Amino acid sequence: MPEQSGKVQTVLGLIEPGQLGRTMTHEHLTMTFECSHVPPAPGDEGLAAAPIEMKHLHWLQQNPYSHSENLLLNQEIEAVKEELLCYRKAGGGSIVENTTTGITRNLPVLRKLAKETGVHIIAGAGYYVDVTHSDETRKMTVEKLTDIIVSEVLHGADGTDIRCGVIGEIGTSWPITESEKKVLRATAHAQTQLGCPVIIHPGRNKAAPGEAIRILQEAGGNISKTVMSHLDRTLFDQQELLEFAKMGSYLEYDLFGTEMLNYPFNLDVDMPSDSQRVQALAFLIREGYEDRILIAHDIHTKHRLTKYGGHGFSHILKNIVPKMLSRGKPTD
Ligand SMILES: CC(=O)NCCS(=O)(=O)O
Repeated sequence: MPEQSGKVQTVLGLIEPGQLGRTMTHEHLTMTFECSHVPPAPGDEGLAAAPIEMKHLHWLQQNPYSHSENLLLNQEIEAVKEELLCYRKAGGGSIVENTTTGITRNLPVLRKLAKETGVHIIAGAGYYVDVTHSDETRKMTVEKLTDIIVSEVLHGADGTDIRCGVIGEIGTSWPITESEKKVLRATAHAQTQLGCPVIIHPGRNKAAPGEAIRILQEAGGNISKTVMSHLDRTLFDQQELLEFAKMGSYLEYDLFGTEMLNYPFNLDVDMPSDSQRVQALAFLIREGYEDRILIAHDIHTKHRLTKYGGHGFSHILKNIVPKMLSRGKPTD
């Protein structure tokens, strides 16, 4: 891809890497997450159907996936625009928008937000997890899927001329389904043609990140230009984390701001606090992985926007970076 080579492809066109500024590598600005709805606990049906109000915020923070309206981030374009303006004021430059086919990618909205806020937005090509694959997607060959992903980057996606700049987030479940394996192989083939970065959403099991990387590797993917997302809810044991890090992908802690006692998608998971995330990063830095770490908030529901009492897109810049600086270098 000679035109794009060495550049960053945003929804408004190509920029130099030096223009990116501080970048959140895993966010959503508009999407729907109905595919992950969790039925409310008996007795909570009223809360789950009630409008979002201050008095319900704690319940919502603990049960974000049980409130149907909370899963419709696509209804909050104005609030997201305000947030992006604050993000710029806080020193933010760019956002990688990870919404792929299956969770309502909206490229015209991303282009509008980029124009109106000055934040560089990089859109994601490809497909989310199996439950969102259409019958048509399931029937496609790896070659057809590859062509579509390549076209989303080279020509534009969803019937528009707006081009994606990365592949992902590519969704995988646990165990990885046959349809997801095809998409992973197509992702690797598209990456070989394009040379662009890939972002993977792993299933909620400690074996999931390694298995996804193995499939990409076998299909010829460039692991050094691949991001493994959501490690903060997936890999907890330090030795297992180091084993995974050795495979060579970027290591992404992208759920900053999420504090939840019972993680409904895997009740065995103890979702870490932000302090624990910072400690995990300090560990990786001590082990020599400073250049392989990426961080973000992965905002994908309404309640995490400041409009609804959430932490917003500036939480890392305003709160996490000062916390890290107060801890000093891990070797100090
Ligand atoms: C949009 C998305 O996939 N976010 C990740 C949610 S999860 O609970 O960490 O899988």
